[in-house]
Amino acid sequence: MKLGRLNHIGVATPSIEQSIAIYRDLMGADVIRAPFDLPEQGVKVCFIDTPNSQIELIEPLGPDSPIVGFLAKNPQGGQHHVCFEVPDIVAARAWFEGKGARILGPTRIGAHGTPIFFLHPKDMGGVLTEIMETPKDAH
Ligand SMILES: C[C@@H](C(=O)O)C(=O)SCCNC(=O)CCNC(=O)[C@H](O)C(C)(C)COP(=O)(O)OP(=O)(O)OC[C@H]1O[C@@H](n2cnc3c(N)ncnc32)[C@H](O)[C@@H]1OP(=O)(O)O
Ligand SMILES: [Co+2]
Repeated sequence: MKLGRLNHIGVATPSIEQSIAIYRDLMGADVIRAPFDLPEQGVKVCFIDTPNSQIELIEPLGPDSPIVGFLAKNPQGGQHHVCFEVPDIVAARAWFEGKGARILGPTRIGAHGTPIFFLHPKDMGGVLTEIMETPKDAH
């Protein structure tokens, strides 16, 4: 497999509204998508477009959210994951399984409407890594 495009950087936050204010007022972000709930992933999501990628703000959606533990350790929030695109999610999953990398849970539909899965940070030099199938109409 070949390393693909960086789709987004996930940033966990206790408050999407507060984080939007930072990116808008301090960083000059002008394309801030409307926040939406993603119950399948247990998070509320807001995309902020940059010229070459996106910041994905994620806020817990309920007490069982996968980011509750991270926010307990980092109450202010922080950089949570990076996400790379692949052309074929089934082939990518088989590739990582073949390499012995730990995959966290089943393949699910992510915030861009395409299938995603996560690689354990302990197999990625400490970086939680999301693998995402490229949307059909992208790029
Ligand atoms: C919307 C969607 C999309 O883009 O489409 C998304 O991105 S949803 C994004 C949210 N969804 C996910 O993150 C799903 C996948 N994540 C998970 O399964 C979990 O969050 C884990 C990564 C397994 C962590 O789980 P949990 O916090 O309960 O476990 P834990 O505290 O025991 O952590 C186990 C070890 O991993 C480390 N660890 C935990 N979270 C980490 C992170 N974000 N980056 C790097 N390391 C991390 C901890 O410090 C700990 O290391 P030590 O043992 O050394 O102390
Ligand atoms: Co993500």
